[in-house]
Amino acid sequence: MVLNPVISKLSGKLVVLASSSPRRLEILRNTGLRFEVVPSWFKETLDKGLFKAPHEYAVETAKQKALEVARRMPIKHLKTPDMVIGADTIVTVDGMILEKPVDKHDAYRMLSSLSGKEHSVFTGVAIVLCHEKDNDEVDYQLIDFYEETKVKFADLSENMLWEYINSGEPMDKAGGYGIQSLGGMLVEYVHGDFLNVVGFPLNHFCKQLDIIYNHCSVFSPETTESVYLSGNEDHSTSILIQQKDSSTSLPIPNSPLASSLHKVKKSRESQAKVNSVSTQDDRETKLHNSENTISPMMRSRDGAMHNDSEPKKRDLERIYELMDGFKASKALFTASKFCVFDLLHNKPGLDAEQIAQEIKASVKGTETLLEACVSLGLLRTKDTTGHPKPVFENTELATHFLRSDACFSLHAYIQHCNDTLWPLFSHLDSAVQEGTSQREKVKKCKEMSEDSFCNSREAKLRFMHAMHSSAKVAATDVATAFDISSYKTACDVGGCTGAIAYELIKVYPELSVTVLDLPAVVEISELFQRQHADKRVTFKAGDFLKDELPKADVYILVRILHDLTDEKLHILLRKISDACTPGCCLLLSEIFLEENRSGPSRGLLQALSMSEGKQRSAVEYSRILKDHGFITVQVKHSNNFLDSMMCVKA
Ligand SMILES: C[S@@+](CC[C@H](N)C(=O)[O-])C[C@H]1O[C@@H](n2cnc3c(N)ncnc32)[C@H](O)[C@@H]1O
Repeated sequence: MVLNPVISKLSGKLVVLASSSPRRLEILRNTGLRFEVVPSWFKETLDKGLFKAPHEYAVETAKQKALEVARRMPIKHLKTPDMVIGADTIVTVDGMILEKPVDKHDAYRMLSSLSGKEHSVFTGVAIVLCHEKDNDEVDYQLIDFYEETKVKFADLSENMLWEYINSGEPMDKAGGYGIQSLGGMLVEYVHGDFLNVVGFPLNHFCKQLDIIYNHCSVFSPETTESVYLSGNEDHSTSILIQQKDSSTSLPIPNSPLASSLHKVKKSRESQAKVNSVSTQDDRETKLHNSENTISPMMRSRDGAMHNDSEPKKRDLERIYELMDGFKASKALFTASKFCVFDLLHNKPGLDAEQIAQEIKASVKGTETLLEACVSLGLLRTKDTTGHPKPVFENTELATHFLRSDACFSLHAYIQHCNDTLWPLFSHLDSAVQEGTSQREKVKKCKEMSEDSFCNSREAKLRFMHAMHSSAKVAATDVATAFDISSYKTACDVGGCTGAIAYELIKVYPELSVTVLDLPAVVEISELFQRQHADKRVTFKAGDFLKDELPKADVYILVRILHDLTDEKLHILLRKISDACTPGCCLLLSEIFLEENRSGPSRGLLQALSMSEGKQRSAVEYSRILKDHGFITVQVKHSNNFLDSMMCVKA
């Protein structure tokens, strides 16, 4: 079985899907692969005439999409992914490439050209592996391939064609149909990988991962200077390698890579030779000449070729990024506060004036905000022929995380950032001077300006919404970080709305969880339970520093310890330790700092607004827990919202 060993190799790595297609997302999610979705900003405007074969166009587009995200993330998201996956699906018939229809007439043109005929569906896939070097440079390695599936359509009557077009399904799909839904009715047969027609050749992708992680030792920054791979006519992969120390190539037995070893030998000799190899092959010439192509050279974080004599541009850009960080945050907060993402979800394709009217704001201000959101990848302008002004719609990012009713909505947490953290950060200079939290100062200002703001029930509810939304996003990672299936009872200490508890019982059906929190929180938590209502989760009101803890086999502490003073932390751990019998488990989730406290900045920036506690590394937590009789069994860095540690009572 190829899949599982490969998927487990990717656990703990930051895998990014550079595609906004919900179908690709679902195909990959079904494999159990954990990944982030960062839609590419690459505009699909390559000149199709430049490509000898249609699949080359799909592969090149996939490559550009993946590279754009791989380069953008270290700068815009301040994190370097381990792997970026790009894909592009096209349909070809009678020598024509069909992408997504722009309107109903375009859909009609496409679908009638497919009627009664066999056509090919090509998906080009690019996998970019990113290796962060000590000196902040990022080294990229690229693998690409494509898959072809033949599909035959039945003869389609005009009636049927228009009925299908009017269903709206064709509009965001290559070739104007979706085989997995209504469009399946148009299809007589499929020869080849069905998922390839849906949008992602999963089987080929897994085989490629298997080659990378299980058979190909060249994919390691330690052994290679750089690897360059590209698709061959036979859907296989060709490889150009620059090795660091060795002059011998690495044959990969029984793999399609072996077929192109001559290229390895040519390219191994020197970087200059790599370029000369590329000039011997039209397609590779195109790739190497392309501005966006990765050649076996070092690129810096901004994607520019590294040149030691030019450090200033790179440094300046980084400084500008940092200076603009707060502007980007505030643009997100404001758009979120005005519910722009909800509005555009319900009414996609409004122009700035219409949006301004809906959110009751000025046209000028709204327009400026919308444009800023487009530049940040939160919104995009929609291509509408005939509309005099640009119209806006949500990107996938906004659809998945910014709508207030999305399953993984961060809307409430973003409001918490705006209403609670932002004012604290505006007092950061005093906080640094005085070495104390500015919470009381901020509270007083708010009390004076907004009577209701500090109304305790309202404020608590807002805080709980914020915790709930961010916990839901992290819950799967926390619940699946380790296998705790052998335990039957758990206590989520400071478990707030029960978001983690409900995820735990989903993953471990035999488990029952008691959520312990302060009485005021438990009282309100009912509001959050309606959607779940499961007897396996119960709530208990109490103070974890004073009251007896509920008996359990597993104690869970998610985002609790970092907020406590040393004294309170030891009181709580002592109570948990006393409640535990040998073999009981403690599951701790926090942002773990690196041991030298140089990152991650998410943890260190959070510390700037913390009142009593402190951020720690996994080793520090491990030492503290050891003093309370717990042995650390495993630590998992999730690259996500929270890291986790599993300890067992000795
Ligand atoms: C930062 S929130 C974390 C909530 C939840 N664990 C999560 O990650 O979503 C801290 C939680 O601990 C609860 N808490 C704080 N002090 C407490 C105490 N002394 N006894 C019980 N719960 C407490 C708060 O009410 C809040 O729900």
